[in-house]
Amino acid sequence: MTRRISLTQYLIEQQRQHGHIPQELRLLIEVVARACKRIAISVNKGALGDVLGTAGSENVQGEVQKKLDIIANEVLIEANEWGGHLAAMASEEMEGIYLVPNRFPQGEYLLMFDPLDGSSNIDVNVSIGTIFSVLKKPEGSKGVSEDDFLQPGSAQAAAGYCVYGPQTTLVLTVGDGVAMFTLDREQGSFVLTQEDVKIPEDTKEFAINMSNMRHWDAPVKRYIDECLAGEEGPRGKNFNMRWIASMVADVHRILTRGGVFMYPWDKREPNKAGKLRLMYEANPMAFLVEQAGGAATNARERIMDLKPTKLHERVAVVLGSKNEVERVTRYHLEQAQ
Ligand SMILES: O=P(O)(O)OC[C@H]1O[C@](O)(COP(=O)(O)O)[C@@H](O)[C@@H]1O
Ligand SMILES: [Mg+2]
Ligand SMILES: [Mg+2]
Repeated sequence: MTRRISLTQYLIEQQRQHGHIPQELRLLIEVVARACKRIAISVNKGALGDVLGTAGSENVQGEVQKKLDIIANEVLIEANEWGGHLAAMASEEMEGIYLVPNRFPQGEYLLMFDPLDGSSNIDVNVSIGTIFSVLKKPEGSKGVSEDDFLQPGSAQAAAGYCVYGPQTTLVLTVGDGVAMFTLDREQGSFVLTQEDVKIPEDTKEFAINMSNMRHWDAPVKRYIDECLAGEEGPRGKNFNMRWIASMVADVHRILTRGGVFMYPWDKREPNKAGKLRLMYEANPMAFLVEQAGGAATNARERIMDLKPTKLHERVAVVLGSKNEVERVTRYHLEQAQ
């Protein structure tokens, strides 16, 4: 049975007993968790809080911003800027990096986030979330620049997400496995509800937006065709399909019961590597998935080995149950030969 300890207690254990995290990182994660609680309150108010609908603006990627995209971004910035643990932040919703103002103490860490993931699901009351990733500022670098953020995912000090669904659940890794914390609304605290999360190596469930099928590359089509062929096909088993269109919710399902998630490159916009963002979505999710025994590639290479070239870089994503991710990746590599 999982020990019912709070996020704070869990992090203190990680700091004291296992020596995995310095105090600064522990405090930073606690601030992010507090911000997620505030975002959860706004999400739960819905129409009563006037938080639904569009804000009438666009972000740097030309996507229409929802009111909650902006609220969640502001909550994360306000909560984190005065804590003293950070040097700068970067967000899917902001064009450049956000330097911690001089009037606040300066820290060593860099925080990246997708403040509100699954924006298209806000107004229809389907699970959405916040994704975050923590890097250490490179040693010796004076001030902070965008270049300091361009570190591979393997350099992440911590990563996680909070899913706002029927329950509000925070999922975290500091490089020592994956732990899940459920928000106890009466107590106002996140309580450990699962430790040592593991993704089964095999699965019979895939997640992909099937409406893009005609635009897929041949290896993706081959993989999905084989799944759809079921017991009579080469895989010899029937597959189920799920697509929530909130990456947090799809990844949460995979961490809970296995599966493979794919947002591959496709022919709609051939010059874009994919739809999802490397720094705010793919890297933190890849860190979590690998820490749970799964795998994450861009269909050819390990996501966490990729060296980012820009803040808002996009990437193809295949992640989840190890054997399925390896299969999809192998199909792509065979095609390249
Ligand atoms: O609508 P599509 O093309 O299926 O895309 C769904 C994907 O887009 C995303 O919503 C992108 O996230 P944002 O809402 O943060 O832009 C992912 O969470 C999800 O996996
Ligand atoms: Mg997103
Ligand atoms: Mg978003």
